[in-house]
Amino acid sequence: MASSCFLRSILFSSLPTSLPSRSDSLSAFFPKNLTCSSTASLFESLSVSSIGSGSIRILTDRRGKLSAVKSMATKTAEIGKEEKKRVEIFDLEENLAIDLAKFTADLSDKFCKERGAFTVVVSGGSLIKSLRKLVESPYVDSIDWSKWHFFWVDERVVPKHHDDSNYKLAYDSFLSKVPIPPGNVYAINESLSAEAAADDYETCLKHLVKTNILRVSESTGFPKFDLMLLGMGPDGHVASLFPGHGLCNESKKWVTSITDSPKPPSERITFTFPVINSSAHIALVVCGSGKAEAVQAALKKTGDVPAGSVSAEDELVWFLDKPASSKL
Ligand SMILES: O=C(O)[C@H](O)[C@@H](O)[C@H](O)[C@H](O)COP(=O)(O)O
Repeated sequence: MASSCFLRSILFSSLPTSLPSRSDSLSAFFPKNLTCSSTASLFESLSVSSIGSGSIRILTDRRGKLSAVKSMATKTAEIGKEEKKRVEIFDLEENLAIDLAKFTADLSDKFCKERGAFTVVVSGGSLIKSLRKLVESPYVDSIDWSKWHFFWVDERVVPKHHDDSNYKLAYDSFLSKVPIPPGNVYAINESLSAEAAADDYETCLKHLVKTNILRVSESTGFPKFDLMLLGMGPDGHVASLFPGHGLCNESKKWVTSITDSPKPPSERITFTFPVINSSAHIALVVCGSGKAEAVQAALKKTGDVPAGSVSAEDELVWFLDKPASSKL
């Protein structure tokens, strides 16, 4: 049985000149193993291996936007494949957005060529604004949008035209600007209850597995999305998995519902941790000093926040701006 979700196409349808100085808190976090590298002499970066098996790089753009995009090739080549987690800290959110676009476009190229499809999941919130460079030149023209399949890691159960809708948020500033086929955009069926909408979305995903659009993780048996682009709340929640909530422990369902979300609106559906953590690649994008404590809790394990449980099968990258990283 094809799900209503699957069948329903979407109808709407500072110019720093020197190496960044380490703050006291950063010194404490990165004690000795700093390696300086100048990538194409356009970026100056500090590469630090200190978070578990992952690494941190602090990137400072010296010549503006173009320089930042050019230097990405070198940067990507420097990253060992065995490193599944890394943290990148950007002086400016603008540079973060540039880097995130290049990161996403590279993965799009890889998966479109390798498997003829690219399965991308987004959250709501400020993440969508950080994707703005993808809908600009050169990516808007170079990406093979026809092979994209677009999903939400969580959605509020409200009409699509409602201001609270994650679909509307993504549509207004992203989907309406790129030619992803409307049939490849998987919105929830918001006419159902939260529980039924979650079941409907899971059925939709199972159908996409059968048709080989969505892969399955060999190690977990859960769907393996090519890329998840996630935000994090100030309390450390990801998707609609909130601190201390029982849904964080869901181990069987792919998609589940919540009717008591601490962040309004209360009724939502959300991917579960087994699905999130079976992703090939995850970008966790966090900006602002209001999230510094949750970033610290997740990365330095000074507290128990859902974001600290995020992992990926191939690569997890934390994209942080400086204020968000200020407690590391
Ligand atoms: O529907 C939602 O509420 C979002 O998907 C949610 O998980 C969001 O990603 C975080 O709350 C971060 O949002 P901000 O970046 O706006 O803080």
